Amino acid sequence: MADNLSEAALAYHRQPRAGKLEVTATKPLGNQRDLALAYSPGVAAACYAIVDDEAEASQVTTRGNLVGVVTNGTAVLGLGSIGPLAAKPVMEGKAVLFKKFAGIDVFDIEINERDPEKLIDIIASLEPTFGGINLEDIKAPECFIVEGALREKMDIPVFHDDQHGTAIIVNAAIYNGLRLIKKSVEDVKVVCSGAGAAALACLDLLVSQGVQRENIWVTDIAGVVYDGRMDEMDPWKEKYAQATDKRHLAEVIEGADIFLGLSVPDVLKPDMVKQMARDPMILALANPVPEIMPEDARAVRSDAIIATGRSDYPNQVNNVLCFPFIFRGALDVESTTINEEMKLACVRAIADLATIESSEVVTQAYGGQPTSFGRDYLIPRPFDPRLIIQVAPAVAKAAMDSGVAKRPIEDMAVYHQQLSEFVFRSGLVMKPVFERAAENPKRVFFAEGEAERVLRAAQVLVDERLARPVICGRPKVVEKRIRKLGLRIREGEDYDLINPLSDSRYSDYWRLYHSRMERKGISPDQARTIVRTDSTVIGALAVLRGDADTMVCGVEGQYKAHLKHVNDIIGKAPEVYDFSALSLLITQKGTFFVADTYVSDDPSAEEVVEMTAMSAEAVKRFGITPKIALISHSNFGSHEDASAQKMRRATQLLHEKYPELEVEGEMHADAALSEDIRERIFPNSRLKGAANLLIMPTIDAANISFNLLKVLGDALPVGPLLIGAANPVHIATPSITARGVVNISAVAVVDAQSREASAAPVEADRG
Ligand SMILES: NC(=O)C1=CN([C@@H]2O[C@H](COP(=O)(O)OP(=O)(O)OC[C@H]3O[C@@H](n4cnc5c(N)ncnc54)[C@H](OP(=O)(O)O)[C@@H]3O)[C@@H](O)[C@H]2O)C=CC1
Ligand SMILES: CC(=O)C(=O)O
Ligand SMILES: [Mg+2]
Repeated sequence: MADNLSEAALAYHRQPRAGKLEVTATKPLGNQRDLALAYSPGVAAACYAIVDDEAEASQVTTRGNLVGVVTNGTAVLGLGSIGPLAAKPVMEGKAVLFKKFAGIDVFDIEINERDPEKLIDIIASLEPTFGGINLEDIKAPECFIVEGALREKMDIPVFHDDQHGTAIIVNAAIYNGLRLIKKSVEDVKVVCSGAGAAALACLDLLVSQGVQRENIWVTDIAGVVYDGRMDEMDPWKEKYAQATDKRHLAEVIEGADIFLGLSVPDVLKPDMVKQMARDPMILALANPVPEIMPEDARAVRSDAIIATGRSDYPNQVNNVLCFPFIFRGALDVESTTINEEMKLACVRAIADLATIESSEVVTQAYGGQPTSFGRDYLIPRPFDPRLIIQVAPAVAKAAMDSGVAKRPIEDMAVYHQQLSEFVFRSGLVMKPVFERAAENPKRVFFAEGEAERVLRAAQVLVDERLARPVICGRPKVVEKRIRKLGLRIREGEDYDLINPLSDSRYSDYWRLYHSRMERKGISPDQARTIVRTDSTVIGALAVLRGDADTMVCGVEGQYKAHLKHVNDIIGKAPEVYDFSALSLLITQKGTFFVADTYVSDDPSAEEVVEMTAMSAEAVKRFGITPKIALISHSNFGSHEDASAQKMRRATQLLHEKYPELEVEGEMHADAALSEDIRERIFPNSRLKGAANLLIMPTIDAANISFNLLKVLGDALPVGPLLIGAANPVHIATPSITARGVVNISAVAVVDAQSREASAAPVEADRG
């Protein structure tokens, strides 16, 4: 490991506090009553519920989502038998991965015990604590004895990650690799370095997938595993003994199609790689230093497909791709075990995922390098958010079909949705919007159609049938980027293209633009130039003419520059005084809308009223009942300055004009969000519970609080949504992600649907 990486890793573990984990409470414990519920005397009710019915344990405790990561430290990564205490950073690491990738809680348990029988007793006695046991870094052959006995004894999944997690991901990689190089699994010769936990489990699963046992050659610390060998033998490696007089890896490697390394660094030499068959697959998986470094293998064989267990090379074949998701599926059906059917379902789901194009999140996490199925992208990357969505349901279904699920999932579509929500927290709030959009998809014009985020979003919109993208961009550039990103959308079939440099409608467009702008100092020549060069202008004209139903722009450029074009061409809806921008924040504590984050610097009381009423309508489109607070530095009349009076008067006007709205003000932000705080000061509030629509007195207040909440609350933003335009258009901001573009586009589609009747297109030849 490079010294600077070692130093960085130590600093990471030491600061700002020791280790990588903490336990957090999921319920409030703020007062005497909470204490009485959480602990004595109330907790007795939860205890008795379990006494009456043990199944209640997964309902009243964390057990159903709690996995024990258990080790005795005898085979820690490739570091060897460094003992249970030194193994703790790895186990805490596994815990973090379980949580991050699958939302599973973990207690890491490091046990100072090497005797398999004693280890079995200790681990078996932990059954009341856990919903599942992940055995980790226990050396062979003891691990086979320990896992076998625990699977018999325990009524919860017991899974030795180094065996089966590794076997699953290795099998997925080999399956995809053979597909690429067109070799048949029955014919391949496999040479394996290592005859331990990981290696033997991988080989067993490969045999069950069609690799011929006589085509497998195993080597370990004592050389080739052969019939009659006495040194370092055990019944598990005995299965792979060959009748041969060859004794060393160098003697058996010739003609190998696959090298599988699950042993120690540097055992595979370049001279050995030279002797392998055409398109050799080299899986050098020892951690952290592989059996051969990829550059050394590549130097002698340019046709090699190379994988390691590391994250700093392509093709990371590591059990992190498996264990979070196989446990997610198993826990969610309360499976009593993890059986062969579940493992094979996992192999297939992981392998198939690599053949679908990668998501933006994955590309971002891996330095912006796009990944599409091929020699350097055999299997998905660990940060691929689709892993949980695809793998966990496949595992859960296999558990149900094979009869080991105690609590089968009733509605797979709902389960799928829950997993999506875990990944994209926007899912919950966006769900009704997506459903409505899919009922009647509309044509969404994308002004920045060449942007990668827009193209990725277009793929999702097409896949989920939410919209028909109208992409503004140069055809060759758009086509090239679609190919580079590995997307599947096709012009004409899935999306329409408007080429700003050459479109048969150009003359109609610039004339229409000129007709809108001739009294604002724009000459015909200027109109021609602007319509050729400004894609937001083209989009606004397309929406006006009915060539698109709605537009999303602003992925690049300044908000107000886009807004100016929207105002010039589309204009405000009848009787609307001004535009406003409504931003949505999805936080761990709920969904909050904030206005006006981008348009009016200091709206008057009348403008605040208008903005509030229109924002309330927009909130309803999410299936959410607006609960509105007018925010101020003044709390129910505590200040008399102009800003306080403005918000007070706006509240009064809202009560008069919109008595049906649940709105109250002017108040502090904490009073808006907490009924307790509000009640103490103003018990007769028309607003009950927490507000979800926060109307701010100025753009500064709105924009600053929105961005503070976004970062401090680790919140997911959606929007901003443009309120008050005559036709449905929305202006994003440059920080938007591809997922954000999908979200704002779905809102735009629903917006277009609801305005369909009133949005009469202007005649094309007007002007
Ligand atoms: N990428 C991934 O996802 C994973 C990678 N691994 C890696 O695989 C390796 C083995 O892990 P695991 O199976 O759990 O550990 P084990 O201790 O169970 O197995 C280690 C194996 O390596 C063999 N070995 C030791 N020295 C040599 C040598 N010089 N030449 C050939 N073989 C040798 C041992 O031989 P003997 O049997 O004679 O003692 C043993 O068979 C580690 O480097 C680990 O990091 C493991 C799990 C997952
Ligand atoms: C990845 C892993 O589990 C190991 O190397 O042991
Ligand atoms: Mg391990």
